[in-house]
Amino acid sequence: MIRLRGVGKTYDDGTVAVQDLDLDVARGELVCLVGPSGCGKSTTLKMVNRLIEPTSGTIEIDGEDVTRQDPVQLRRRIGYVIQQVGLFPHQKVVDNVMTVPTLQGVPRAKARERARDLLELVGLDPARYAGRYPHQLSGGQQQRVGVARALAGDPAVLLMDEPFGAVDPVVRLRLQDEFLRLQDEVGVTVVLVTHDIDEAVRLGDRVAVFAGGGRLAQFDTPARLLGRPADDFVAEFVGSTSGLRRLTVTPLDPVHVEPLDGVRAGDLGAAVDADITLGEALAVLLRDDRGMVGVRDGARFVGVLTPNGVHRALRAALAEMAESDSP
Ligand SMILES: Nc1ncnc2c1ncn2[C@@H]1O[C@H](COP(=O)(O)OP(=O)(O)OP(=O)(O)O)[C@@H](O)[C@H]1O
Repeated sequence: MIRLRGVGKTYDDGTVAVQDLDLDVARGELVCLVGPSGCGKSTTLKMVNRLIEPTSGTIEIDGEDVTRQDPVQLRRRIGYVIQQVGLFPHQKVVDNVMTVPTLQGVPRAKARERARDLLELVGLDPARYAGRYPHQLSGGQQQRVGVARALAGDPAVLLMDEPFGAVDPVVRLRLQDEFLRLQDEVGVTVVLVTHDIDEAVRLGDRVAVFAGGGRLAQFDTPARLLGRPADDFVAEFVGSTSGLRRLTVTPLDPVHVEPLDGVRAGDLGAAVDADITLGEALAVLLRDDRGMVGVRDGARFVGVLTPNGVHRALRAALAEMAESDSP
């Protein structure tokens, strides 16, 4: 869906923000760009919708070279969400969301209807919020309106620059979850910039780790990034807690579920679904504090998971990864 080849950006003052970047994003994929401050993430994103022109290389969307397209038309086909949200302060929420469809010539009544549907989709009751002005919303609600507005033009591609950066950690987690569900439902292709490696591995189908000067250090699935960092820079960037992060991307393997033999119903406490990640299972284990949780397959208990089971499962996942890597 998006293809960058040999893309570079040197600013007028000689700053090399991005160099020789190749990157492919598949249709419907969510790719996170992550890296330390100033490594060229935002510059890369803005080259895709031509807010910044590359100094070398080519960028294609759906097989078309973006530099051959009218930038204004291009930007109407690409949703763009930024941290500061950028809602029009003197327009009601519904009018903010209607901006692009109206520019595209969609009749107002239809655009309004669509805007209300989108507000619903991002979890804002239109009856309550459509008529408000942006300053009458919380930061998280404004962010949701920003997402609704970006989706209003039915974009094939959604670019997001630190979209959840301005809200507190609890709201951020909720917005991330909601966004994952939404993206699944809408199926839009997303490129999301973040400096937060936890956010990147949580959201990304694949994660591009940038080093300084827009050099792509590794482009991989979260599991491989955490399990097999390509070099010292990536290893350090994903950090000493990468084992813990690994938990959040490793599914529970039934092999590590222990049989119910000898377990009394009263010992079970909370239950988790068999298709959960180890991270989620561990969170329930810690919260419940009984040393084991029941594992359910539908309505049926299939066994129990203990902290030891989680540990074994994590070690097995790492070993499996190492094995699949050897020639
Ligand atoms: N207009 C500009 N003129 C000159 N240099 C610039 C310009 N815009 C950005 N840069 C430089 O280009 C480099 C990459 O900037 P960019 O904003 O792409 O980084 P980033 O990875 O998004 O950083 P952050 O996480 O801090 O937002 C930085 O060194 C920055 O100072």
